[in-house]
Amino acid sequence: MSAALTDLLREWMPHQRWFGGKGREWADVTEEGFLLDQAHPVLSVHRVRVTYSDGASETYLVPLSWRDHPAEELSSAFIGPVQSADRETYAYDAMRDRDATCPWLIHLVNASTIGPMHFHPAGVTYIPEGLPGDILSTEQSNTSLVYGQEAIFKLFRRLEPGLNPDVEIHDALRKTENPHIAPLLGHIEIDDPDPSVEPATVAMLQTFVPNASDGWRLATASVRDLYAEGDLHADEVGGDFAADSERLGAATASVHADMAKVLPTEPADPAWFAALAAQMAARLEAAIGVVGQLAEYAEGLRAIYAAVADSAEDVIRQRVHGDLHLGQVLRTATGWIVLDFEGEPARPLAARRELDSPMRDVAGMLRSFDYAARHMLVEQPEDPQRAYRAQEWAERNRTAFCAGYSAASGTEACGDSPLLRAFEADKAVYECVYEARNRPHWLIIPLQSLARLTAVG
Ligand SMILES: Nc1ncnc2c1ncn2[C@@H]1O[C@H](COP(=O)(O)OP(=O)(O)O)[C@@H](O)[C@H]1O
Ligand SMILES: O=P(O)(O)O[C@H]1O[C@H](CO)[C@@H](O[C@H]2O[C@H](CO)[C@@H](O)[C@H](O)[C@H]2O)[C@H](O)[C@H]1O
Repeated sequence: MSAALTDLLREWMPHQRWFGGKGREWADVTEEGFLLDQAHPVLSVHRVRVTYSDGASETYLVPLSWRDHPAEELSSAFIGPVQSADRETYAYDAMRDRDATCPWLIHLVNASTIGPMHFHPAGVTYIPEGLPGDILSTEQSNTSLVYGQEAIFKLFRRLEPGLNPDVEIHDALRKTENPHIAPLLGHIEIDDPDPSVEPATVAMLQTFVPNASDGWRLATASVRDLYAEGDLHADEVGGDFAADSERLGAATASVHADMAKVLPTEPADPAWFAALAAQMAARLEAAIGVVGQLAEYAEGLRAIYAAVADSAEDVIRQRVHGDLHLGQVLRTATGWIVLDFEGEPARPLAARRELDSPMRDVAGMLRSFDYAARHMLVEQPEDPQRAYRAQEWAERNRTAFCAGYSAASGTEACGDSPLLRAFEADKAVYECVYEARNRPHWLIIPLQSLARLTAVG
């Protein structure tokens, strides 16, 4: 079966949204399958190792469901026929096959071990094991299934050794009962074929937050209201977002405080500041290789980073979110929920688990206010009035977020800090690379921010 299956995967995987090796030439592919369920339909999980022609390799997790006859209602999930010793069977993308979604939860409830896969329920939690799961349409580098309005199952497609920070942080936060996170219900790991290598995290199950809107949608609705009334200020039009930004600042501070209680912390020393400045400078050099326009701001950016190397700020390092933005927070009827503690997807897992300043997350959210304010200007011709309004909206919400964060944390969160400025600049450099690769028409947003950041004294 395998030879034919690997041929099929070679055809199918490059077209999947979650596949990170698009455009790279495959030199080799191997797969190893494990049976998760034997009936209605058969469900198997495959560890697929792709080696590229440059010698690099990546390992992906591919769940497949199997039918004896083609299922017309599943045409969008169809992968192809596979010839086994005595017959032909039909392979489907199991994440899009509703009938194949129950075994994940059943195995979590039973704390099963299947081959190298270990299912870990999170303590005494309710797992809605009888419900089928529906794929979330916003599938990106991971694939999520929503079970009723009760639980959300996130499959981490690319396997990396080590506990995924999203699981690690949610697990640690369980004992804090923090109201601003969605509780962890369980997770799945897979042993590496090499016993000296740490297991990889396959998936996590989390409480689903019903009837919520994400922060990006709410913030951009507010900006739209403002643009519709070009001569009114942000506090004079409907849909002002500042009160929510303030609450979001307070929620972020509350999550940070609890992370510092249950996970390691350490005072920052001069060596840390120097290493951070060096990392930021190195990221800039690499980014210039991808986005040539960054060279124009390089001198100003190097000066911003140099100020960090000499910083004597009082910083307690701790675990942080790592990629906080408006798309990662949900507004419920009662407040904000922070999601997805995986960190920046482009960074290696070990780097994403390092202790850091919580100001990295504050900077991430400030960058997001900037994005929300300006993304609609990208489509518009030169419009000084709206550009002025955008600046006003970003500043108003930045001030409100910082006020909420400062009040809840008892610190002066967004004073004149070289560190915060450097985090904002570094995030904007990361965004330039992200936009160049994913949404080139939005590259102008972080580039213009860098022009402003480097223009200040
Ligand atoms: N616990 C949850 N409750 C409700 N919706 C959720 C939950 N977790 C994630 N989502 C929805 O799924 C989207 C993607 O989730 P996220 O954890 O950010 O995955 P990814 O790592 O693929 O970006 C979120 O933007 C949100 O809309
Ligand atoms: O949510 P992900 O972990 O996939 O984060 C990645 O994609 C984000 C885009 O969805 C990207 O965020 C950037 O665009 C946002 C608007 O779409 C904006 O609010 C953020 O401030 C901006 O950084 C994120 O950087 C990337 O890691």
